[in-house]
Amino acid sequence: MKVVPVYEAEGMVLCHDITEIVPGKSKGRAFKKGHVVKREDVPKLLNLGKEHLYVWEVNENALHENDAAIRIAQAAAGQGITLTEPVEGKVELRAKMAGLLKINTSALDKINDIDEIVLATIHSNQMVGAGDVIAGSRVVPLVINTDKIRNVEKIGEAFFPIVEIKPLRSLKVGVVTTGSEVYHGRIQDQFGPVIQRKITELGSQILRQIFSDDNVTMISESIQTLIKEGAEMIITTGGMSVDPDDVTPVGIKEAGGYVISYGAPVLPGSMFMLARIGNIPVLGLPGCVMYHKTTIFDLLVPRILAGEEITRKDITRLAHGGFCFNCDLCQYPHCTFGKGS
Ligand SMILES: Nc1nc2c(c(=O)[nH]1)N[C@H]1C(S)=C(S)[C@@H](COP(=O)(O)OP(=O)(O)OC[C@H]3O[C@@H](n4cnc5c(N)ncnc54)[C@H](O)[C@@H]3O)O[C@H]1N2
Ligand code: MOO
Repeated sequence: MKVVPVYEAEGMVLCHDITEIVPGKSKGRAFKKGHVVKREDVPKLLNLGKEHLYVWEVNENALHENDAAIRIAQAAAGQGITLTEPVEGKVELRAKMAGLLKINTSALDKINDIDEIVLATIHSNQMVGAGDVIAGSRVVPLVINTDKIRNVEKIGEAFFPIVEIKPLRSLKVGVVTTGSEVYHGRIQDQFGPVIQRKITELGSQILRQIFSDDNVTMISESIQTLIKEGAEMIITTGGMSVDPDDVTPVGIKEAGGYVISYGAPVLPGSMFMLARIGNIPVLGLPGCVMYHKTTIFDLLVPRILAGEEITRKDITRLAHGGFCFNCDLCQYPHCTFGKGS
């Protein structure tokens, strides 16, 4: 901080608010702390009796908070992100399009380990819509040492992108609905409509739904038929738990499924199976996915559609935050479900 004559203050940053009082009329802030003095401000400052000002000098070693916030946001933002103008030192990162939000959390951690740097985000691995605010950047002081911002930029380059929106692929999804009660028409299928709605909402399409008895060969042949017909993802419904008639996991294996995980530390969704036949993901969905509003389906299917190769570790990491509150009015994704990994 230093004192400068007002005539020499252009481009410098005010250290404090400057108040204007018009007797009997008004009292208020004429210039705000942090304001960058412009040439046209000089007459007004003189009228307020300010021939000298306390300023921070912005030079190559010191950056104003607004410029610093912009540079942090630019260093972090990858595809699908747009930046707002800085307001009171804060820049917001917004989604330009709908898609899956990905945050490199270890790089985010490194950025925030730099003293006086703030880059705060919402949780990774959730769907966001166009215009959603997903992160904000700022620095703590009004003027910051430029080296700190350069260090942020180095981390940004090394781990780019820190924050991005991944578009979802549109896949043809084949559905095998198992269960003798549905196959023999004793009850009406209620799983198909749930899958239809959720898959359509994510921008993919149902190729065909085949109904199968609780029979390993019939399940396996139904999966293979759908693959021959061009299915790019297979979903089986029901028959995933412990009854003697729950043979869907065996049917998936019989069809050539390489099992990545049977079981997931997610409730609802613990009896989930993820397998692969060649490049085709095969998802064994337990009955809870039909019943509960939000389940493992909502945590993993967007990631699969975004092209991620989900590993067993990705699934076991869901444990922390994998227990749903089961609220009367579901607020997902605005809750803790799926937010631990
Ligand atoms: N003793 C245990 N019981 C249960 C366990 C367990 O580990 N031990 N796991 C529970 C979990 S978790 C789930 S989820 C459920 C359901 O698992 P399944 O995938 O095996 O579901 P199903 O047995 O096939 O069906 C359960 C229920 O849902 C009805 N259903 C199934 N498909 C349809 C459909 N397409 N349309 C309409 N209704 C359908 C079915 O008729 C049954 O009523 O198991 C827990 N139990
Ligand atoms: O697979 Mo059940 O999945 O947890 O309610």
